[in-house]
Amino acid sequence: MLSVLLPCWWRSIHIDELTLFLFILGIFVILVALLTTVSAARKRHPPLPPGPGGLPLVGHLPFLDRSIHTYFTGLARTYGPILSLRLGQKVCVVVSSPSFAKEVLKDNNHTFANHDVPAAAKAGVYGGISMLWSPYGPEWRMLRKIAIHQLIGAAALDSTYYGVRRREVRRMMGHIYGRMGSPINMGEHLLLTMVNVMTSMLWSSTVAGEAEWDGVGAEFRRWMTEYTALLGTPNVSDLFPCLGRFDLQGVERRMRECSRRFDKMFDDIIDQRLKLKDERKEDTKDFLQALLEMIDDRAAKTALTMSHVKALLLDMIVGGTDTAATAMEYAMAEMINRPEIMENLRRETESVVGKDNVIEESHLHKLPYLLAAVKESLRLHPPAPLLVPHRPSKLCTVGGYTIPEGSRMFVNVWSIHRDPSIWEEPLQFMPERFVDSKYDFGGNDFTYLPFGSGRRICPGTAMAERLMMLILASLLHSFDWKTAEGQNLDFEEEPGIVVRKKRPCKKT
Ligand code: HEM
Repeated sequence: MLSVLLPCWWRSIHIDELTLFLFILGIFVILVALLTTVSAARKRHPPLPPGPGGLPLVGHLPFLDRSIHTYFTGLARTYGPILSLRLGQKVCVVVSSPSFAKEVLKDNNHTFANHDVPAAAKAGVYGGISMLWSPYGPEWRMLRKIAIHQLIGAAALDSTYYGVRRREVRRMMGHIYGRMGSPINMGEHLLLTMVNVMTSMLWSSTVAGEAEWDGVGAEFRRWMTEYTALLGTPNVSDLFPCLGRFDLQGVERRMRECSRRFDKMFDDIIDQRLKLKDERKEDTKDFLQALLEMIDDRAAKTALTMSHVKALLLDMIVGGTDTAATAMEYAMAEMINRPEIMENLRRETESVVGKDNVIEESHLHKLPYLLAAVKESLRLHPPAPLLVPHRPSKLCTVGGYTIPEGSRMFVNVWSIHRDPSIWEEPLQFMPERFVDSKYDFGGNDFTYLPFGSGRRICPGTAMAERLMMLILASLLHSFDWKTAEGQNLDFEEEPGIVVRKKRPCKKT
């Protein structure tokens, strides 16, 4: 019967019907097994998120724009709020909606608790052990706990370093006062003030005394700018790990040189401190002193080493100065472009502080409109628009798509902050939207995340809020501001790990 159904060439081969039946059954079983395996594999591993194709070998790399966060925002319009693209050998995933941001930073918090460490960061002298780049684990927890308890947490800020902040902000005001009527570069003043506040809190001295404001400070700023620029440089070594050892762009070499300068500076400061150790008076306490005592104190049970100490100093300088200075420069530019908002802010500070008095930290909680303006500016201009990219520690799924282990996860906060389905007139600077609002800097609402969310949320939010409020309130209270050219300021961005204003604010 079966042989009737077969072609005649087959029938000419003499095989009995049972063998033929078994043969066909065998093939059928193999096919079913294959199909089941493939569909099970599909079920186990759903596809990657949708995204633009790419060229062999280089993927989407040749099409990428320098301003990555705006480019990703454009791609999301085509491919949706979760998309993937291959850059060289690296799979990158971009999420740009609150619900996917929540899936990454909250629901899969543990899997995404590591940052994706660029080759430039590994090349720096403390690359592997700084808080920013350490993998999630006991060492990272120790560094974060020490920084928050001793330096940048709200309690540490309340109880210490108040005089330092006050002194450095007044110094900046005095310097601006001396230049009244002539244009000043606002960004430089803000950055140097942040650096001076930070270094005073860290090791009780500033990088620039009054006479050296433009000299030493400028050099230190150059190192810092170079350091962060190298961290943000797209690097062949990251995208083609197989080429990593050749350091084709020289990024790692330049990073080693740059971080050696910091290392030498830290060594000098620590040597000096150790020499003075016996002579030091009890009340001269700063972060460095607290760290050195922890190394000495065997009972403290911390595994803190001298390299950790230097890595923490660098974390605080790199994480805490450029970001806050950039945020304030944008806030000032937005306010100057909107004289009616500037006037409301000035009136608020005057009503709380009085015309001839000086702003103190105790006034800050009575300035809700200024806080709303700071929040609004951070909405429009988050200094880290893609956060610091995270890296899943294992294969996982987000939004029903596979996210491979070791891929680079970008959370496009810039795009979420400008989404018209979330924010009314999203491109307008309107502090009112934050007055009496539910939004804070805690990363609990995934529509507003300037400091990130979850385990790796910025540990410096309390310090950033306090200093930005203090500095901006002082600037608004003491001076009338307008642009040097009498025109509106532009907001063009200079891409990098911290997105700065391309053209500095020059104001009179
Ligand atoms: C306006 C000011 C600031 C903004 C917008 C900002 C933003 C951020 C963001 C988005 C992250 C990454 C979060 C993530 O990966 O999900 C971060 C991490 C970090 N920030 Fe800030 N930051 C600011 C100020 C500061 C200050 C003042 C300090 C310290 C003095 C600081 C120290 C750090 C450190 C050490 C990390 C790494 C934390 C970790 O990996 O565990 N930041 N910041």
